[in-house]
Amino acid sequence: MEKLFITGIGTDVGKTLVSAILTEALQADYWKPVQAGLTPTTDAATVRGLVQNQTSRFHPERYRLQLPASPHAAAAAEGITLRPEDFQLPATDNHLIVEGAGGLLVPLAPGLLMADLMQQFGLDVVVVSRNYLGSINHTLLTLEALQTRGLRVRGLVFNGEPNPATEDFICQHTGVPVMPRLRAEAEVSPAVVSRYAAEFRAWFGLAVRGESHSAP
Ligand SMILES: Nc1ncnc2c1ncn2[C@@H]1O[C@H](COP(=O)(O)OP(=O)(O)OP(=O)(O)O)[C@@H](O)[C@H]1O
Ligand SMILES: C[C@H](N)[C@H](N)CCCCCC(=O)O
Ligand SMILES: [Mg+2]
Repeated sequence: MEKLFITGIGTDVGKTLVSAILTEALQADYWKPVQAGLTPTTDAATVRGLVQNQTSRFHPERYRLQLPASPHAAAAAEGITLRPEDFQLPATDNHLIVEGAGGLLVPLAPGLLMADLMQQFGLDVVVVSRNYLGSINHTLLTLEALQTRGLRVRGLVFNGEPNPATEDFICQHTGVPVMPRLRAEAEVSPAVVSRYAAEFRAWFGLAVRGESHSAP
C-alpha cells in the first residue's frame, strides 16, 4: 500500500494538484490534516472535484482554520493550540494521500513544525517543486531537511514549464526518484488530472487501473 505525505518547496507550488493526480492514479483515500483558509474552497473539496474514481474516500480535516495563513497563526487567531497527539492517520485499507500545508518547516504551534507531524506519521514523502527562479535552493533545502529527519523521498514532482538546467542539477545532485512532471496547464480540470493520473499509474507500475506490478 502506498501511504504518501505530499509536501512542497513552499505554498502554492501545486501540492493539491499533485495530490489529486495521485489520489486518482492510485484510487487512494485523501486527507488534509490541517486546512488553513476555508474560502473560496478547501483543498479536500478541490481534490474531490478533480477526482473521478468511485473508490477514493475523503477523510475530514482534523483542523479547519478560518485564516488563510500559517497554521500556527490561523490556530492562534482562534485560540487553538495544535498538539501532536491530536493527529492520527485515518484508518483505511486503501492507499492514502496526505497533504501538508505550505512547506516542510511550516509551524503548527510553538515548537511544532509540519515536519514533526510527518515524522510522527512515518510516511514516505512526495516533494512538489514548482519551477521559478530560486526554486533550486528551495528544493535542495527541502530535500536536505527531509534527509536530516530520516524521511524517505518516494518521488520529486517538477511542476511548471520544464527547465532542464534546474531539473538536471537537482536530480544529479540529490539522486532522488523523479515522478512524471506537470506542465503549466491552461486550466486544471478532471480531464487534465485523469491524463496525468495515467502517467503516474505507469510510474507506479500500475499498467491497468487496479492491476499492480512491482513498483520501482
Ligand atoms: N501545472 C499547473 N498548471 C496550471 N495551474 C496550476 C498548476 N499547478 C498548480 N496550479 C494552480 O496553482 C494554484 C496553487 O496550486 P495548489 O493549490 O495545488 O498549491 P498548494 O501547494 O496545494 O498550496 P497550499 O500550500 O495552499 O496547499 C492553484 O490555483 C492551482 O490550480
Ligand atoms: C494559507 C496557505 N494557502 C497555506 N495553507 C499555508 C501556508 C503557510 C506558509 C507559512 C510560511 O512558510 O511562511
Ligand atoms: Mg494545497
